[in-house]
Amino acid sequence: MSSNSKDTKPRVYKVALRGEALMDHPRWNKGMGFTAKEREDFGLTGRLPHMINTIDDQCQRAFDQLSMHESDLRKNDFMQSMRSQNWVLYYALMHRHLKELMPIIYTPTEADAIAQYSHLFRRSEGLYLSFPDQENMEIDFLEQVAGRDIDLIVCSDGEAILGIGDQGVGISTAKASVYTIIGAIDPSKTLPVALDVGTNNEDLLKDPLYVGWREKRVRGEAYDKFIDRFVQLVRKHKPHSLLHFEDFGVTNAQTILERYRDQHAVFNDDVQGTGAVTLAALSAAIGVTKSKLADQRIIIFGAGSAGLGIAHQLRDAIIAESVDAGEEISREDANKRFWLVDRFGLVNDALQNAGKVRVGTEEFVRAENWVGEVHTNEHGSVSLLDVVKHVHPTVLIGTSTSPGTFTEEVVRTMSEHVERPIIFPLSNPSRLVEVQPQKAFEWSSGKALLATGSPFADIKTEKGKYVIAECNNALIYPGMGLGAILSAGKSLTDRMIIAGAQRLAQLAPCFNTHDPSDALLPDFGDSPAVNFEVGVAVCERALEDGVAGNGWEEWYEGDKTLKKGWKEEVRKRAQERAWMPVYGEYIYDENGEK
Ligand SMILES: NC(=O)c1ccc[n+]([C@@H]2O[C@H](COP(=O)([O-])OP(=O)(O)OC[C@H]3O[C@@H](n4cnc5c(N)ncnc54)[C@H](O)[C@@H]3O)[C@@H](O)[C@H]2O)c1
Ligand SMILES: O=C(O)C[C@H](O)C(=O)O
Ligand SMILES: [Mg+2]
Repeated sequence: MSSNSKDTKPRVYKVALRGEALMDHPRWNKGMGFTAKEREDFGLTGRLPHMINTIDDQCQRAFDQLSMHESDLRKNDFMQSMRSQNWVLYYALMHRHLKELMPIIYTPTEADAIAQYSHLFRRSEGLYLSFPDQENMEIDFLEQVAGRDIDLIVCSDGEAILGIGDQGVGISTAKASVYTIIGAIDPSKTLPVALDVGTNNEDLLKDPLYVGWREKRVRGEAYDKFIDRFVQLVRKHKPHSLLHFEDFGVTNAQTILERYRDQHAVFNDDVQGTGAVTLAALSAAIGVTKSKLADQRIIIFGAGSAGLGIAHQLRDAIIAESVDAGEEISREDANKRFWLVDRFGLVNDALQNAGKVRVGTEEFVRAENWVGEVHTNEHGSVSLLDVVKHVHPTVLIGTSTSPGTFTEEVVRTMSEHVERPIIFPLSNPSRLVEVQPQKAFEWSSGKALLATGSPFADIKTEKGKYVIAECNNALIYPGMGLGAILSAGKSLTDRMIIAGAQRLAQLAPCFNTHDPSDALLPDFGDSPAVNFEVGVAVCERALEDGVAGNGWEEWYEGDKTLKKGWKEEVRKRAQERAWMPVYGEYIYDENGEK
């Protein structure tokens, strides 16, 4: 697998900052890593102890300091603080301890850090756009982006953070830094944005230290106009950037995606990223069961942003697979492979008549009620267990935020009817998982094929171990972003997303060996190299489909045919673009960068 991690040549920068201003800027700061010449040229000699450290020395010192903190939340806080002081050191440390530190800076610890955001707050990062200050939005936006080359904007309105609900301001910085850690996107070209439209979280509203706008969430037209103002600014000033939406409430997530997807390159991670990574894991799992996507009976438990995103992605893949096989399945028929179960039970016509079916789920409403044969749940409608009993699903996916809902009876019943039950409890953080993987393994007598949303330890088995794949959108979205940026197209199309998911699946250990004890997805430790490949695949598809933008025209002969060597060119551009955490060489220049 080609990796982007070999290119570690130091770059030369002309820098206009001196002294404290240089050391205070996380992009430029090198701490004890400034060379003797830089110390002289930039007025740093008296500001630093005598020794000069290598980045390895600095990583060692930082890691030792990190290890002194006992709780994961304190470690997260330490890492956050390091990121606001020295980017190269932060990312170099992440590269060296990727697997160990991802759960610290990202899921599951990030959930606690976001819940505590106002209390852990020290220094702002990125852009904060608040509803009451919207008249100033363009000025605030330009203050941060004018003259900057921005590839990627990650925004959130904080309404549905992971599985922990409305948290006001907070997630976009962690999500943006994962683009750099895994996708090698230059952090100076990313912008995290908190869109503060208030919060309905009573605890936050009552908290005297809450840092966001202390009002109830703005809804309806006023909300739409605020979001539109922001999106139009992005389109006007950064037309070639990718705009990533994270953790919006389910209705807004779908609406915003549909509204803007033909106008700008937009990406909703919870919908599309989750759909793509789940498709990849499922493709590997059905390699073990030696079946086709179209043969599956799929229950999705929790029909919100993630659940619906998965349903759409898998449905589209079923149709695409059938077209390739020359036996086209209609959209209506493909929808019949799915049973959605939400808070009120099976999404069926009885629920629809009672007005309890969410917009976006209509296509999947089932006619069957199995009246008389079923136990109803506490809402008087068909429960998950009864759907399992009647449908005999091959696949059970959890995106419900409701822990423990894949009970022993659910797993055992599912296992009675299929040889290899495919069970993906994807809710984050770990404490919200629908079933502990160890339990699902036991209750299925070791037959279940498992993937979870947060990291879980391997399961010890008689033969060795069973590896639990981490099916988290972070395993694919950095590559999706890289591919979209590389292709410079006006949109990130469904076909580009499917190409990325297919490449991810091909890189899963289990996809090639068909050995069920191998993981259904690549290891997070390999995610930088894996996402490089995903990025290449996404960009290749954009070129093949003629939707790539600026800079690719010269690679077409006539209208459609690509010139020889185009694939090598995609890889070359991806490699050249990769940002690596190594210090550059600085030359003082009063007209240089700041
Ligand atoms: N693994 C990943 O990559 C990934 C990606 C996105 C989301 N997620 C996780 O998935 C979960 C859902 O996220 P989301 O953004 O879709 O949230 P969401 O709020 O949009 O959706 C949750 C859905 O679950 C339903 N629900 C709640 N309690 C239920 C219950 N007891 N039974 C059945 N349904 C119930 C809700 O009505 C809602 O429709 C979160 O825990 C999130 O962290 C994981
Ligand atoms: O952020 C994550 O860990 C994955 C996902 O986007 C989620 O909302 O849970
Ligand atoms: Mg999310």
